[in-house]
Amino acid sequence: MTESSTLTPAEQDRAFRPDRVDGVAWSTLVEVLHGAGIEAVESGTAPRGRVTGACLNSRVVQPGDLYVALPGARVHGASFATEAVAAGAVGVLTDAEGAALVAEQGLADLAVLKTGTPRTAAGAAAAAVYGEGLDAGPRLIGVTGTNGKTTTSFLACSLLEAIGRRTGVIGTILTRAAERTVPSSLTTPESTQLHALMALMRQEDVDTAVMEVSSHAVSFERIAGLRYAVAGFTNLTQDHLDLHGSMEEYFEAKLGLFDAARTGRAVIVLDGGEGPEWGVAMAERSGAPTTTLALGPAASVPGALAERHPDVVPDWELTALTPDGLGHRFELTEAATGRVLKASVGLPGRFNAANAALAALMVLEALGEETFELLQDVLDVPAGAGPFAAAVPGRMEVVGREPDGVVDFAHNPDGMVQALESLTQARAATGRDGRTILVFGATGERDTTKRPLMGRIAARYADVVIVSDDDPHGEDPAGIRAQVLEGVRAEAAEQAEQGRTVEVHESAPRAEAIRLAVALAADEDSILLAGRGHETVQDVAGVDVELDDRVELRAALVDRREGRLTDLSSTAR
Ligand SMILES: CC(=O)N[C@H]1[C@@H](OP(=O)(O)OP(=O)(O)OC[C@H]2O[C@@H](n3ccc(=O)[nH]c3=O)[C@H](O)[C@@H]2O)O[C@H](CO)[C@@H](O)[C@@H]1O[C@H](C)C(=O)N[C@@H](C)C(=O)N[C@H](CCC(=O)O)C(=O)O
Ligand SMILES: Nc1ncnc2c1ncn2[C@@H]1O[C@H](COP(=O)(O)OP(=O)(O)OP(=O)(O)O)[C@@H](O)[C@H]1O
Repeated sequence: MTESSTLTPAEQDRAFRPDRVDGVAWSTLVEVLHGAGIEAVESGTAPRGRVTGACLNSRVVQPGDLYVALPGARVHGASFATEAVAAGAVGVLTDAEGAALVAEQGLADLAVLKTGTPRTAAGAAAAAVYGEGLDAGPRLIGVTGTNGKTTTSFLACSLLEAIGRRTGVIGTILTRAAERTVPSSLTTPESTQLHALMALMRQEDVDTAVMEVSSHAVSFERIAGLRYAVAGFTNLTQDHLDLHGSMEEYFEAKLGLFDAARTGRAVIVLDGGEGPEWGVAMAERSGAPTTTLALGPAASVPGALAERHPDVVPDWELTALTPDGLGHRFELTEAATGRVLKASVGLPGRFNAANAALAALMVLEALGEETFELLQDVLDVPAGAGPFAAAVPGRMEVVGREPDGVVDFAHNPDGMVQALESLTQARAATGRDGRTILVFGATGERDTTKRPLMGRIAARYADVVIVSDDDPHGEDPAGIRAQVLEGVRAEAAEQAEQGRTVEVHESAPRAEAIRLAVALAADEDSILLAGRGHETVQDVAGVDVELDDRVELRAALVDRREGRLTDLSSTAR
């Protein structure tokens, strides 16, 4: 899920590219592919001009482009060769089926490169068109894992900037080359766009870039032709099984990032997610030199690593995890040397200490030992200060205090548990006896089995549950709420039997639900708005409705302070 961009796909693709591309001659492109061991058979007439761009969507072709025509789930890209040529494509890179489709369109003169590995070839070709080869820079740090990619990459970027680096970032929320920002459309863009971005980063003098690497990106070879200085792994929990089929295949896809040919080093969290199984396996199977990190108290199953894998000795351990404000202080201790990196993170949730620890180690590994003291200097500060105090848009983003108001992207059962528990922990740490007030809803036209499940979690971990809307898409919002409420009410009834009262409301539209949450809150309470994070547009029956949880919450908190929030319970049903 990404913030909707106002740019058309063509404008977006253009925005990824540098201002000027020298490009390559067709013959050089062919040589580069052969040099990379990619078999590519030429046909047609080589274009006279240079190839000055590359893309794999006919709708975004710019004059001078190589059009990479890939087979898809619905259609073969080569079916659009005529459109691509009309838009200015000077040649096509495709597979055998694609070459036949091009021929069928009567484009006999068109320069075609036919290969059995078009996705690998696309990366190598785009690298040649946009750049000066694999090691041209910027230095790349990649982050993969089911949860925490966006947060970890933002924290790593913030740390890099604190030590004077000029950074770039590629991910779900935004894509940035120093000061130039482009809204994201995918977590990891297509390979042709990534190589254009590398050139844009070089143009903007970025020395280190951090990017999120989704499992889709590895499976579809979007990262072909890129080389990482360091690749990091957060955790693996159930997700995306529609693409990967099983957890094992999902794991294998992520493992692809930790190949020695792809990354110089790996930093792997051993006990993130639901236990140490996947992290330990990732470290064992990683082909690159690997640094391991054990979360200990910040793991969602603390102690499980030592219990289940007593033979595994982590290189670094996260220790001394102590609450500080809404965030935490922690230490990273290196087993081999005993040296310690003290740090603090402002984002609530123990899992954010894990994200911060991974970010710190990735930066250390990417920049080298000589940066250790520098990192020590900038990280050893209270949780409200320093590079890890940085807010990550819509990720446990603290919008107000007393009552604490937090906006989070948690949109699956595990994410809800983590986010809700972290607020209870933060109150306990400061000796406050408040309640957790939750506003959430389920997305329409997506996994319906999640709805009652998330409802149950809501009533188990929150004291006041306000069921509202997320993105209903084409579904009836009231129907979605009813399914969520089924779980909430069933769990609330069970909780009541155990003597715990859960207050349940239904309120829509969401902005109204947010005002209700704030109206119900006492100073010592915490409010969590879950599910939408950084998103600013709600899709209701195909209509884009402006809605930013952070803006609504901030406004409601101001109104509360200034006595403008009257009793809103009448708006709730
Ligand atoms: C489900 C999925 O991943 N689909 C990917 C797949 O598309 P597809 O096989 O359906 O493509 P298709 O529609 O059959 O078209 C085949 C080819 O023809 C081209 N085409 C098609 C129509 C046209 O008019 N002109 C044209 O050139 C297409 O660009 C494509 O290359 O192959 C395409 C490239 O070859 C990908 O761009 C596309 O990702 C789409 C955009 C997508 O939304 N993917 C999501 C699920 C994704 O990648 N998400 C992850 C994050 C996941 C997470 O962590 O939450 C991400 O990294 O963003
Ligand atoms: N290390 C972690 N372990 C478990 N849950 C996490 C972790 N980090 C973040 N989360 C939860 O997952 C949500 C998404 O976090 P984040 O955006 O950083 O992850 P992501 O991998 O980029 O996910 P997505 O691809 O869905 O954007 C957060 O809002 C939070 O609730």
